[in-house]
Amino acid sequence: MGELLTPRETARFVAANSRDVRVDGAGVRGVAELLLARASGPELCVDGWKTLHELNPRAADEAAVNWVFLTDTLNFSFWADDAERKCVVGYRGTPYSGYWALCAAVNRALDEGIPVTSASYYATVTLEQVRHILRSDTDVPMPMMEERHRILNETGKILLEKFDGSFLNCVRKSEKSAQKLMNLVVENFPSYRDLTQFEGKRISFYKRAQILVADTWSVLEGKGDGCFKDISSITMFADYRLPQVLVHLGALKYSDELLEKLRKGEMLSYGSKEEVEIRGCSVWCVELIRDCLLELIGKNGEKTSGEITSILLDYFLWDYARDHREDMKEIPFHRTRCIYY
Ligand SMILES: Nc1nc2c(c(CN[C@H]3C=C[C@H](O)[C@@H]3O)cn2[C@@H]2O[C@H](COP(=O)(O)O)[C@@H](O)[C@H]2O)c(=O)[nH]1
Repeated sequence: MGELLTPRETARFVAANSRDVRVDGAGVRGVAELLLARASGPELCVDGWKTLHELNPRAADEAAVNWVFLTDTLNFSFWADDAERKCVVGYRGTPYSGYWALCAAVNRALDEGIPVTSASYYATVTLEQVRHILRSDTDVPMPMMEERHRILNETGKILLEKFDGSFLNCVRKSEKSAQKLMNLVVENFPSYRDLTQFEGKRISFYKRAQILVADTWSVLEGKGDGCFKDISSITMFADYRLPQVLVHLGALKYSDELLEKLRKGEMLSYGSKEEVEIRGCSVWCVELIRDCLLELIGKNGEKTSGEITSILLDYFLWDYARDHREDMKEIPFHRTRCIYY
């Protein structure tokens, strides 16, 4: 079966061998032009992670790093079986759904004096306690509650055994290499092992490991322990929102058969050919958008607030998807129930 492809190599290989999904060159250029107008704005710079998102920690200390580790350990599968009935968490007067419902629930627990971001707590937290911490204001619970409980216990125990209970110790072992940190995470924490096979090759997406590296870089503001020299090697994170927005923006195209399946709400299993093609082509699409944007910036002599990376393009497109939920409702997102994204 050969060596395991990195996420970037995976994306290139899947895009070159995909049947039901393809990257559209004209659409890629259109998205790059959309982003060019914002190249020097707050969205395309590391500060945006805090200034644009009120639930993210303001601090850049060890507690903030452990907040990131806890949320990214649970950062998966928020989509509701019935879109009309979903989990909602109200926090400080604002209702949150999806990924933000998780962040709101974590902050609510901390306000209630529950040390939910401490490994010594979640290593032995019970299922009932997790249900309470992640409780919804509606009668629809956050999906995969049992899996979240199992993963919390597993991850907390490993963090205590191998990193003295703090993810900052794992970060420091990476010696400021994003790739080394990503690999440390997947080697030590089983729930982060987002890898499968495609056309005879062993491929990796590592979506939660990559977003964990990115969010660690962001919460540390790209400084000190978070000053990763190779941060630009991290790709876009292959979730279920980015493909939807890339199709909406015309940079990604689905075959009629696949679109029909998704419209009917058919589930795609993790690691299936169609699901891998959607994830792999999306990652490759953002790599090409970044290349095109950098070319446009070079030509226009546009000012930027820092290096334009796939991480920043991903954050922008993810936020864009949240802000344009209504405009995107004709474009189905793919439904895969798993713990990896
Ligand atoms: N590609 C990518 N996927 C991301 C994120 C985020 C949030 N992260 C940062 C962004 C802003 C904050 O600063 C966070 O730090 C969550 N997700 C994924 O989306 C899905 C949830 O979607 P919805 O059901 O609509 O909430 C689920 O698979 C979740 O894993 C991201 O940024 N990029």
